[in-house]
Amino acid sequence: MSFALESVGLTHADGSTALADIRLAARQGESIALIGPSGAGKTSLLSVLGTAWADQATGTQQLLGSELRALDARARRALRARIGSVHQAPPLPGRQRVVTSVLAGRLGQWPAWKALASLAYPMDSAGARAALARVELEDKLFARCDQLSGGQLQRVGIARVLYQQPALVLADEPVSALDPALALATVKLLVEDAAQRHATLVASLHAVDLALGCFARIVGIRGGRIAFDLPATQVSQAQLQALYAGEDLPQPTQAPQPSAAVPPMNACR
Ligand SMILES: Nc1ncnc2c1ncn2[C@@H]1O[C@H](COP(=O)(O)OP(=O)(O)OP(=O)(O)O)[C@@H](O)[C@H]1O
Repeated sequence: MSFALESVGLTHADGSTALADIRLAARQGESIALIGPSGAGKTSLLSVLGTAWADQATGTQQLLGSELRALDARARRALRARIGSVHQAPPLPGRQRVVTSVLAGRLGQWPAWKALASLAYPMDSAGARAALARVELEDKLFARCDQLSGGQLQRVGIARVLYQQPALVLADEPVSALDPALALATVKLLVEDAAQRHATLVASLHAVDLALGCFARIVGIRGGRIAFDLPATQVSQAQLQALYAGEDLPQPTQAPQPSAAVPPMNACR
């Protein structure tokens, strides 16, 4: 088992409920897409899986073999080093070199002396270059982060998690700043990398066609609750309409299909 959430709820300090009664489990090596309208709770769920709300969330959270609440601070840090996050807008310091940002993926795995030394002088430029090559950014190895476009920054964040090689990858809208072709190639890269390493991948996506085309399992979230949890092949148009009720269904990222409502199931394969 990679993770298991049981009766998980999350209420913020202002009293708003982000998650309620979440029951979700994944085997190690599964790839799951989270879909749902804006404000549904996708980021909150990814944050809970990333241990961000360890003390505020209710219910039980088993992550990579540990009951989160039973872990002391040191054990939580060790657990976090095995979890990799890809952010919609990666929090990379503007003055930092891309190489340093990518190598930061392993800071939690390295001894303190190596992590500190790497901040001053990159300890594994070749490794960072190889990870950047996978997102076609190897020429940006020594660029400063504030010299990159939003889409390039997003791909640096992905290179960082590819370099980290965590057991659990949590990707929050990882391709929102990329053009359709690059978005498809990048989601495919994340899915294939996770499959090859037998890592678990959970990605939130606004692009329903990418979710259905690239992920075997789809979890629909609405109002902080799981609306459905199904193999991609079983998600119906009616379920998608209900999930996004009151909103326009996200438009396909591919060229329009003859019946554009449900995208091709093999977009990624
Ligand atoms: N730090 C916070 N304080 C108070 N409320 C919050 C906080 N973070 C999220 N929320 C609320 O929790 C709910 C779920 O937000 P969340 O960001 O998880 O949704 P989402 O599905 O990721 O949305 P989007 O697709 O727009 O990114 C929303 O109603 C949001 O306003």
